[in-house]
Amino acid sequence: MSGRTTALTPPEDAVPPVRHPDAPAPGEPLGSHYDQCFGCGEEQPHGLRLAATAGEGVSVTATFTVRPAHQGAPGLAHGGVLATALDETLGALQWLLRVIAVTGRLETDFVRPVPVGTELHLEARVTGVHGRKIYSTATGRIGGPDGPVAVRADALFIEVAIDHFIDNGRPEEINAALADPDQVRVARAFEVNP
Ligand SMILES: CCCCCCCC/C=C\CCCCCCCC(=O)SCCNC(=O)CCNC(=O)[C@H](O)C(C)(C)COP(=O)(O)OP(=O)(O)OC[C@H]1O[C@@H](n2cnc3c(N)ncnc32)[C@H](O)[C@@H]1OP(=O)(O)O
Repeated sequence: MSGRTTALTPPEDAVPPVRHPDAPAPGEPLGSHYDQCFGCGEEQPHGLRLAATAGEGVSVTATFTVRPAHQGAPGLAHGGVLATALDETLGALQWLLRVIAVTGRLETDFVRPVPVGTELHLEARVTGVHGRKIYSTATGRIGGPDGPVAVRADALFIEVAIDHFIDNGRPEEINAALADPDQVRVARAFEVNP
């Protein structure tokens, strides 16, 4: 046994998240962290093309329109696709903390079915930080920011160094990303010295 807790609420000695002084201003579009990302990449033909915007504090908003390719049941979004949209929105919080992190744990509540054609309005915020562990929560609402909640998630992201991607990714994509000046800029912007 690892002794690892599966709780997704920050422990008592967690600290409140701190918005990085160079974080994008509230209302600023965050853009994609990688053009081939299934969640947000503009060059990914199969992806969700989720577009996120910086919010106040350590929060983001995002929208995602459910297309026919995202169905599970006839006319309804697949649950895994909705979990991806939540995961990607939660991942975008890294722009505000200016750290690189990956999802360690993601717990999703599916509250309402989400029909094809729906514009899903997502909101995510960091609830606490404990060492490398970043606790966060997100909701997805149907039709608008005040629409009915369709999905919810709580997550634990774990801060990693850029080597996490270089050591574990396929050389083809890593080399292509390194050759893309935009991607290198993103990686440098995030660079951490653990
Ligand atoms: C050169 C090219 C340029 C590229 C530029 C790229 C820029 C990229 C920018 C931004 C990327 C954003 C991407 C967003 C996309 C959406 C987010 C995703 O879908 S990410 C993909 C899915 N997730 C994974 O693939 C993780 C796979 N898992 C792992 O790699 C490891 O398990 C990892 C890193 C998560 C942890 O491994 P450890 O060895 O580093 O650390 P340990 O010691 O195991 O954990 C640290 C602490 O966290 C807790 N922890 C870890 N996993 C946990 C879990 N599942 N549940 C509860 N606690 C957990 C542990 O108990 C420990 O806690 P205690 O410090 O002891 O208190």
